[in-house]
Amino acid sequence: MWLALTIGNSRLHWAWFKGKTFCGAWDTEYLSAAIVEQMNQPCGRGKFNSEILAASLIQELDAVEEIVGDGFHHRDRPLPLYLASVVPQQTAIWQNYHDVRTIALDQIPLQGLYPTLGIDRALAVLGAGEVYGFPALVIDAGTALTFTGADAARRLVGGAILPGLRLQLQSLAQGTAALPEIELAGALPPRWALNTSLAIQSGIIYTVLAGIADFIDAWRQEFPQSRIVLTGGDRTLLLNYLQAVFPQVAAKINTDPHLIFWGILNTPQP
Ligand SMILES: Nc1ncnc2c1ncn2[C@@H]1O[C@H](COP(=O)(O)OP(=O)(O)O)[C@@H](O)[C@H]1O
Ligand SMILES: CC(C)(COP(=O)(O)O)[C@@H](O)C(=O)NCCC(=O)O
Ligand SMILES: [K+]
Repeated sequence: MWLALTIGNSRLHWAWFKGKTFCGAWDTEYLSAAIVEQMNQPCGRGKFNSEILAASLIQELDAVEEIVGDGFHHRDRPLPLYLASVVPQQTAIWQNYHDVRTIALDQIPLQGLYPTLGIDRALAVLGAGEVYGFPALVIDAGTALTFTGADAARRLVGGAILPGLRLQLQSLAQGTAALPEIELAGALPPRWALNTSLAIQSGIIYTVLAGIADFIDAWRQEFPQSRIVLTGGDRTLLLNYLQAVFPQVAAKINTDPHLIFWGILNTPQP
């Protein structure tokens, strides 16, 4: 039994496996160094429940119940934790976990990776290629919105990075005097908005959708048979918008929340 932890710029993404079998996944907020230290102690279900679960740090109780019969331990040994992080401060906290195995770019079986490429992007495009086939284009709608493509020879073709949906909303609110921080409701706004909230929504949604459609179009000109996989916390919201505005584009896209975990499964370690 082992755990995978991927650390994004907004939160933690967890999965647990028995051998090669995926058993479940959940997201949590960042955890403190004190909690990590607590995970090193075999503590028994009661203590774990009261101090960690009851603090609502871990949201998928069903999955976690089975893992934590004896804390984050299995037969007196801490569960191996495969870590992929793009947040150095959080990486540092998790180095104190007793059996942490940090995944680095040189362990990713893809060609042409550049040294500062995010490990999440490398793992996601590896996972997409392994599950759906190469060539593959990953669109990760996370804190940042990223495009990452690899060809049939498993070589990184390249990609692009822009602010994710929430970050675009936050930056407008933080960088202006009059714009409020709003949330996207899920309903498509009118293109020509007549109030501030809808104008922000229109601007962000229609430009992001047009940008995604254009990147997909450009990718498909080079790789007509390529799979395109959408992942990240905003994947469902974005797919719904895409279906409404660019239905032919949306029809070509798969969504999968677990691409990074499929990538971890296909690195040499587990
Ligand atoms: N509980 C949540 N916390 C943070 N972001 C969330 C949450 N639920 C949905 N989201 C959406 O998910 C996006 C972040 O995606 P995610 O893939 O979780 O980020 P990362 O992997 O970069 O930490 C945000 O833009 C936000 O709109
Ligand atoms: C682009 C990212 C910030 C995306 O992070 P996320 O949205 O998953 O939190 C991350 O992959 C990163 O820090 N990349 C390093 C630069 C690069 O990939 O070129
Ligand atoms: K991401």
